[in-house]
Amino acid sequence: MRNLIFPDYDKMSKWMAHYIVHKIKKANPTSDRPYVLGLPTGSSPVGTYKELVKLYNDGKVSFRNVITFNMDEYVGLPEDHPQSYHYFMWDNLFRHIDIPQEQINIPDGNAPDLQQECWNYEEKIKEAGGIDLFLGGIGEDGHIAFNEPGSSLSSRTRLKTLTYDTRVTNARFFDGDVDRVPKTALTVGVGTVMDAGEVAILVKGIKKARAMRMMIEEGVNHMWTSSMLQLHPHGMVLCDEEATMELKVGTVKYFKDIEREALSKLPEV
Ligand SMILES: N[C@@H]1[C@@H](O)[C@H](O)[C@@H](COP(=O)(O)O)O[C@@H]1O
Repeated sequence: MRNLIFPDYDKMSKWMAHYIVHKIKKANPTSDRPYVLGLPTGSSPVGTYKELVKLYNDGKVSFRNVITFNMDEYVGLPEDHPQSYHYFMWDNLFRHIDIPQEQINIPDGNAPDLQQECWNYEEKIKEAGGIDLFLGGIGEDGHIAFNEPGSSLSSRTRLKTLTYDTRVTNARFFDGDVDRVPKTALTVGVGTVMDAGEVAILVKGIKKARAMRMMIEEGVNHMWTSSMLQLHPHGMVLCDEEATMELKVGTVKYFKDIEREALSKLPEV
């Protein structure tokens, strides 16, 4: 697993966006051979999405032959609810770029048969040829997508009950009212994320420092589902300085040293 440590959030976001564009351009996607991206919501990827929009506006990239799959969605929130992940994605990314609407996939948390929706989602990913690059964030409890502690590390897309902790953490988006945070969500599984060709996790701020330690320095453990990244052949964690606060000094020095060159410049676009 790689760990790229940036001086601050803006630098991390810029690097991530350039990396994504670099990968899309390298793949030179066509309608027959599209590039497939897995995408997260939350505050961590907002900077990356802003930078992607900027790169698009600067004419550096087109998303015409890109297919996206979002990680998760709350159950029961209308799509036009400002806190639904549908709304978030359109607001932060999709309406600003040239991706055709039919190439955007987000689990439908209002589907009449939620189980069927999850099976269909997995099928759609397969039909698209699998996910090339899955972007993610982590929760304070180390969850990836909505794979809460104790989730099977080989899980697939399914309905999950959110922990009280996660609902309290996400209450900040619902006027601080935990009762308004949905109790369940549809989420890709840890196994779904691990099937991607590459996985890149964005981590920002001191609140994630403990989860960072569990993900990077401790063993693979279903109580910290993002630790599964250790078993991925192409896993990478991008973080700011604050997120490293609970890592050993030696770990931080090691990663800064081996990533010196990668950190010294932006991926070519
Ligand atoms: N389901 C999402 C996760 O995919 C996300 O990684 C996490 C962290 O959010 P933030 O980036 O706002 O800290 O929030 C939610 O729980």
